[in-house]
Amino acid sequence: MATTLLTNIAQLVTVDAAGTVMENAAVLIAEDKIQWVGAANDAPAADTVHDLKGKTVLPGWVDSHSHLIFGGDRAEEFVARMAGESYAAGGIAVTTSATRSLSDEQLTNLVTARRAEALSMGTTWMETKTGYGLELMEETRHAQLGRSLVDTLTFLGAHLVPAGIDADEYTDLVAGPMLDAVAQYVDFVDVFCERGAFTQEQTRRVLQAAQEKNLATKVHGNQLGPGPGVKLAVEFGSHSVDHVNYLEDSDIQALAGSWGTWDPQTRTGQVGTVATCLPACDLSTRQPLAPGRELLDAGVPIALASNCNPGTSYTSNMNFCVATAVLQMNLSLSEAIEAATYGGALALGVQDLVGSIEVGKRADLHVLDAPVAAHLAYRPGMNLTHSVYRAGQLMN
Ligand SMILES: N=CN[C@@H](CCC(=O)O)C(=O)O
Ligand SMILES: [Zn+2]
Repeated sequence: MATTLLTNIAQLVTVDAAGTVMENAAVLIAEDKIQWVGAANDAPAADTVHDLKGKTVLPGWVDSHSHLIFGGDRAEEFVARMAGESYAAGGIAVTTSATRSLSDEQLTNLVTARRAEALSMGTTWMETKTGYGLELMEETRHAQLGRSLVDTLTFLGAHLVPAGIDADEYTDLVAGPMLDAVAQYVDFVDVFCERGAFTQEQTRRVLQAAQEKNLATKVHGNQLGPGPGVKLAVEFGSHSVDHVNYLEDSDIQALAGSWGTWDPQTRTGQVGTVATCLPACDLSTRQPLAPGRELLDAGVPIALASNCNPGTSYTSNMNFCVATAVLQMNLSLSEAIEAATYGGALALGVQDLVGSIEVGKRADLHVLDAPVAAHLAYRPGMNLTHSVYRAGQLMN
């Protein structure tokens, strides 16, 4: 078995359950897995040695929320927003028309380039969603094409009710024939439960249909105002509810309750619903930042994700999301790193495979050109990513 040793790591942030941070550390990779973690002085021999000369190593980012399958951009809408317009779900239709006009090859090339861009900035596991097709053939095309381009794929036929169709009729299409057509390609089913998108009852119908097919679920909820999204996600045992900008105490309690038997010290027990915060989106839509601090204080595991999409968050830079969470959401650096790695993995149900640097996990490693991880927030906006290993392979 081919082995590679990464050594002379000034700071190794493992994101294991104990939050172990080591100085002068080394990591041994065997094929695609982590085989050994410890002090550089005790490191075993390896076929290849990479001397990191005092850099920092973190787990690769797990970006658990993005919408990469799109054509065109919405710079004009963004500029209007910066001049005072508010964000509304209707903008999704602009992207839907731009996307429908692209060939399979054009769309594949765009998604591939976006995935590569994220990888170059440390994202080793990435989720993306359909949701700019909004009719049966087009949603199916996006699901087919997206399947091999990302790590986790989510069906978001319930993103917007297209013009000219009755909302209930469209919901039936999503929960019926559309879901039947995409089910074989996707890992999750998601619904945008919001004013201007899908109501509580319509959301429930789609989640119910997903559950009947044994598909895991997610909800876009409480983004533009208080609403039923969080409680529905908890009720249906969704892996995550995403955005969570407008929460009432009862929403936070419902989320905390879903983690009642989970022990964060050992990471055992039943997983509940992760609250996924999307700080780049909150800045770009001028919404209040999601209350990540309050959620953590209430015992709710959170994820940080990019929400890369052309409407509300045209960035896949997780370093930026982590820096914003520290600077603006009052998370500590280690809380923010955990949310962007292990938290994202929990939100996608892949926490046994990725999200921390532990023996047996996939060797997904993010090397920072910095002596300590604190530089992520201390030097915001700087290009700190030195190199990225995905499944044991050096990617750049
Ligand atoms: N909120 C709903 N969906 C996307 C935005 C989609 C768009 O505006 O194109 C989001 O997660 O922010
Ligand atoms: Zn989204």
